[in-house]
Amino acid sequence: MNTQLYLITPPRIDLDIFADTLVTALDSGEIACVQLRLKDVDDDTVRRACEKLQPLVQDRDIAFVLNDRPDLAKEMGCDGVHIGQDDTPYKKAREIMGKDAIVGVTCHDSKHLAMIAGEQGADYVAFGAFYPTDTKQPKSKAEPWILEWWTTMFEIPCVAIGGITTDNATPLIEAGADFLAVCGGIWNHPKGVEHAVKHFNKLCE
Ligand SMILES: Cc1ncc(COP(=O)(O)OP(=O)(O)O)c(N)n1
Ligand SMILES: Cc1nc(C(=O)O)sc1CCOP(=O)(O)O
Ligand SMILES: [Mg+2]
Repeated sequence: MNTQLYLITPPRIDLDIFADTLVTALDSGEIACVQLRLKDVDDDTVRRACEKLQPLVQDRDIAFVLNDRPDLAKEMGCDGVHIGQDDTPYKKAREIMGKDAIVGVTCHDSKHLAMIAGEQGADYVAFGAFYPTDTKQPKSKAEPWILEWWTTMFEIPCVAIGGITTDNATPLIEAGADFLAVCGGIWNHPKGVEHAVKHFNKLCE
């Protein structure tokens, strides 16, 4: 399977404007997953964003994953949740989401964390940050070899994240990333989101 594109929303959005931008991205090429990642907003803001964005994504047969909050992900009918090492523990998140939902886990640059997540039943493990990013202050710096190591050893998909752009994605694709999780590299692409999606798709061919 080729590397697939996993979109991460900006941490703050104007919902109506972003919904249009998201549709443009979704209709520009192949996208496997969209993660709603809003930061420092209240629960109703997350609910409203789910109500508006989730149908746009799911109607196109693309997975809609919520960051951080298995409780809200379950309530809103999301396809999955992404949890970090300081979020709801995996076991609890799985209990809330049920066995068929996607539960992805941040593993930073750690083989150990990834093996634990894999053993626990994570649907994917995420490594990062591969490159400098303005989206957040990453806790770790990952190198492409960890993707190569993971894919050689395990069947569970791995996600590469952190500062990924059309200019720097190739080493991660070559190292075997199953997914590239991208925020700024899509929404802030100088030539626009349509060009960005098409270019990422081309790199992943
Ligand atoms: C696909 C993916 N990978 C990693 C993260 C980071 O999660 P976390 O470490 O919990 O940090 P925040 O995103 O919550 O700031 C992610 N969201 N998605
Ligand atoms: C949300 C997130 N998690 C990271 C990690 O290293 O775990 S890096 C990151 C930011 C992703 O946004 P961008 O594509 O703009 O860098
Ligand atoms: Mg988190």
